[in-house]
This record gives sequence, structure tokens and C-alpha cells, in this order.
Amino acid sequence: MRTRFRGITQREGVLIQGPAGWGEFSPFAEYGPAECARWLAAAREAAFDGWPEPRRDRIPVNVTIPAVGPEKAHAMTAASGCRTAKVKVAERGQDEADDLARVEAVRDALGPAGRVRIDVNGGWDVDTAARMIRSLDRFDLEYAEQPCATLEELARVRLRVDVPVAADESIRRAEDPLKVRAAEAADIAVVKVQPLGGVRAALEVAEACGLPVVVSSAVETSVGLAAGLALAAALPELPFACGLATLSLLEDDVAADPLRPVDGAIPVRRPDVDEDALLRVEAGEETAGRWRRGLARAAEVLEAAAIGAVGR
Ligand SMILES: O=C(O)CCC(=O)c1ccccc1C(=O)O
Ligand SMILES: [Mg+2]
Repeated sequence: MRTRFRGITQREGVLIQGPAGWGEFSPFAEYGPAECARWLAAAREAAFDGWPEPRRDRIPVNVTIPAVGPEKAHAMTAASGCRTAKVKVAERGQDEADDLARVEAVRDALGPAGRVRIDVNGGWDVDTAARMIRSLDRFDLEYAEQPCATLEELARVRLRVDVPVAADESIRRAEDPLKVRAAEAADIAVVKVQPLGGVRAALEVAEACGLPVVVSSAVETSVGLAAGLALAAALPELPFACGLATLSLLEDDVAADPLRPVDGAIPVRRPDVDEDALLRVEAGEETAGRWRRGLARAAEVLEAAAIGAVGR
């Protein structure tokens, strides 16, 4: 990682190659086998099945601004070429003045026509969320992503602010979008391919939740990002910029021609993996062993689920 993001400084994962192309399996370290099984299902879909037909050929994207200082936030936004920015706020160890300064800098870099959204990662209680969202809305917010941790809190925040609320961490399993809808907890659904088990599974989730969808990455290589692009390209409607411009958060990539935004959008394509790049980012033996074991456990869960499905 170029800068610490989500508490991590090194991104790890496994790439698998099949007849349909390359797939990425890169669950975060804290996830258990059941969760990892869905991430593996997404990698297998990419490698063995491929994806549904695209309906569009370029995906507008937001630049993702980590919890950096205002000068860096301004420079990252300006350098991105994006017209939409997503700003991380409520970082542990920082205070409200840091959030205000960062969002102000990003708004300044984009100008009045740009769109600014914030991502709280569930970091506020209801009162703090209502107060901070109103305060930050002086910089004109497009939406606030996961301002609080629970659906019940999100629903209460929604009633207290004019800014739309997006659910992200609240949507990690296929059954979650129905709960979000039932709780009236969000105006927008953030959807990620790997946690939901693939492009097709994510399309079903998008349809079930009946909300506008923003496709976002899990900070992946170009291999994982291509799956996000495929989802964004296959959705019936795409009213918002997607969170797929995350390659700039990484020091390196595995593609010779990485999936970076051009003029605020990423062209829909599936880049080839470059053998030299693979050698550059190859993990050490210990890390590789840990991932082989994690992959085997996730595969066991998937196999057991498949047998269960036949039994039913
Ligand atoms: O949506 C984006 O702009 C980038 C992706 C992103 O922020 C993210 C990436 C990995 C894990 C969690 C998140 C998040 O949206 O909270
Ligand atoms: Mg988020």
C-alpha cells in the first residue's frame, strides 16, 4: 500500500488462472473460512465461468482519498482526473478538525461541479453522525457511506439528515440487502464482488435490494478490479461513479497495462497478467504457505455447501 488503508500497509492475495482467465482471491486477514468461501467463489467465477455481457464500455469512478492530511488529499484528488472523490473520515486517532480540513481540501481540488462523498466505515454513533454530516455538508456531500455500524442506527441517521446514506459494511451477504431495505436504512447500496461471491451473485443482490448501486473494490489488483468493472458494466442502471480507482493506493500491480482511470472513467476490459509483474510481487514461502492453507479451507466450505445444495 502507498498509504495505510483500513489499517493495513501490505495487501496480499492469490491469483488463480482458468480457461476463462485470471481470478483474484484476496480476503482480508480477519475473515473466517465461511466468509472466505464467497471470496473464492468470485475468483472461480472469473477463472472458470467468465461474466455476463457488458451494457456499457466505460465506468465513471471516484478517486479514493485515505485519512491523509489536507495537502496530500488535495494533490491526490487533483492528480486523479476524477470528477468524484470519496473521502475517508472518522479515522482512529484523528479528530473532527482533520475530517473538515480533508473534505474542504478535496472540495477545493474538485471545484463546485465535482462530487464529494464521505466514507465513515461505521465509525460514528447516531448523534455524532447527524452532527458531522450536517457540518461536512457545507462542502456539499453527494452521500455518506456507512456513517454508523448497525442498520438501526443508519435508519435513525437517515431521518435526521438531508444527505443520502449509503450502506457498505451492512451488505456482505446475499440476505443483507433485503434487511437494509426492510429497515429503510439506506438510499444507496455499495456492492463489492468478492464478499458477495462473484459478479452474478452481486447482480442478484443489486436486483434484490431495489436501491441504486455503487460498485466498489476491495483494494484489488487489476485482476480483481476487472470483476468489479464487469459488474458495473452489467448492471441495468449505473447512476453513480464507482469506487474502482483503487490501483493508485497500491505500489504495484500484476498487469502490464493496469486498470487506471482515463479522464475520470475506466474502460471496461480484462487486462492480461504480466509474468514479470508476478515475479515482482511474489510472496515469500511463509506467506504463500499461509495462503495455500486459507485457500484449502475456503474450498472445503464451498465443496460442503455444494454437496448440501445437491442434498436439498
Ligand atoms: O469505494 C472506494 O472508493 C474504494 C474501496 C474502499 O473504500 C474500500 C476498500 C476495501 C475495504 C473497504 C472499503 C470501503 O469502502 O470501506
Ligand atoms: Mg465503505
